[in-house]
Parts: sequence; structure tokens; C-alpha cells
Amino acid sequence: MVSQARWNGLLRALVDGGADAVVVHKGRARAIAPDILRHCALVVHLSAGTVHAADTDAKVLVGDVEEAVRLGADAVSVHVNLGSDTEHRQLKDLGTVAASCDLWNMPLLAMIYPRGPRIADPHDPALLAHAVNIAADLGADLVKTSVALPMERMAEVVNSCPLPILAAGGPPDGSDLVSHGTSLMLAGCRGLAVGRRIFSSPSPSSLVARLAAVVHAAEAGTTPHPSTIATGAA
Ligand SMILES: O=C(CO)COP(=O)(O)O
Ligand SMILES: N[C@@H](CC=O)C(=O)O
Repeated sequence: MVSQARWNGLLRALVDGGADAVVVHKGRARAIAPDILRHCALVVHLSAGTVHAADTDAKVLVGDVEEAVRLGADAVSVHVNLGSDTEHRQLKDLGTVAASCDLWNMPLLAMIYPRGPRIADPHDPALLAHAVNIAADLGADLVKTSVALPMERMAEVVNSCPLPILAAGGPPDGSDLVSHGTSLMLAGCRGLAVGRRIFSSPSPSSLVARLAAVVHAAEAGTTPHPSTIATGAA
């Protein structure tokens, strides 16, 4: 948890580093000083859940598209855990929010992960392909999901789906984040959604700048091979 001043300081660092978007809940969105975001898009996350719940895979809607419109959001996001005990309700929530997004012309990011008691391997490429296609079927505009393992197989997930795919999180083994991001962009991902590795970095701004360079190079078709990326503190 951070003070108001540190919160705005962190956001300024992310924006200065070139982050294309930040994803926050509505209360934090309200607390963003008006001059901060500039080029950076605001995505208001409508789902919540904590690790303290009886069912840690459950997500509930804690906001709606109208609230996000009032907050000046550029997009909203909804989280679905495929294979969880409450999957059916989470899918219903995604469909309901998608309909509301249509009404308000609001872009929708689905965060959809194989996660729950019936999921043997949350990094299974076939399962991830199924997950991202559910997001497409239910009306999302872009989708964020876990990384396939082995990571080279992320291309199968990307190629299975008509939506742009954002890869969630950093490397599970704590290895270099920028090389990891480069490999994912080479696999066809369209963006990187990274939280804790950036927030806990000694220099969030420079780490974001290095990741943004990787994402924007991929957009421009000039991504260098990961082995040519200089690694630094990440
Ligand atoms: O996608 C993410 C959360 O929305 C990634 O978060 P972490 O990088 O903290 O795992
Ligand atoms: N980090 C949260 C939400 C982001 O995707 C989770 O994984 O439950």
C-alpha cells in the first residue's frame, strides 16, 4: 500500500517511462492527479477478489461501465478464471460487461486465465488458446492471459485467436524481464502487462522504458532477437 504522494509519484514514473496504459480499480482511478496520465490510457478494472477468500479463484464485479465512463476511462477490464468453481458466473459477468461496453462504445480487455481446481496445467497452450477464444466469443476487444510453457508455444495461442493478446506478468523463475518480454513479442503478443516486477524495481521508469521499447519495436517490426538484448537490473 502506498501514500497518495507515492501513488502519484509511481504513476508519473510509469508515464514518463512510456507505459501505454495503466490498469487500476475505480478508487485508485479517482485518486490520479489530473495532469499525470497524458499519453497513457486509463483502464478501469471492474473485477476483484483476494487471496483471503474462501474461493481464491472467484472474481466479482465491483464496478460498471457507466462508472468507468464518469472516471474518464479509455477502456475497462474484466477477469475470468476458466476452470474455477464460479466460472459460469464470471463468464456471465464478462458477457454482461461486453453488452454494456457496446452501448457505451467502451473498449473491453478480458483477463482470462485457466485457474482453478479443474486446471492441471495453467500454462498448457491448448487451454490458453481455448481461454483467449472465449474472450473473443464473448465480445472482448483484447485479451490478457498467462504465458504458455514452453514459452515458444505462445505463438500457438496468439495464432489461434483474432484478438490482440497481452502477456501477463514476468518470468516465473525471476529471470530477466526484458528478454522475457522480447521473446513474447517475437511470439506475436501485442503487449506486456507487468505489475510487481515494475512496482518493486529501484527504477520503475527506466524499466518501463526498456519494456516499452521492446513493445514499440515489435509494433514497428524491428524487434531484435532476445540474445541481442542487453540485460540489466529488472
Ligand atoms: O497481469 C498482471 C496483473 O494484472 C501481472 O501482474 P504481475 O506482474 O504482478 O504478476
Ligand atoms: N493479479 C490479479 C489480477 C490480474 O490479472 C490476479 O491474477 O488475480
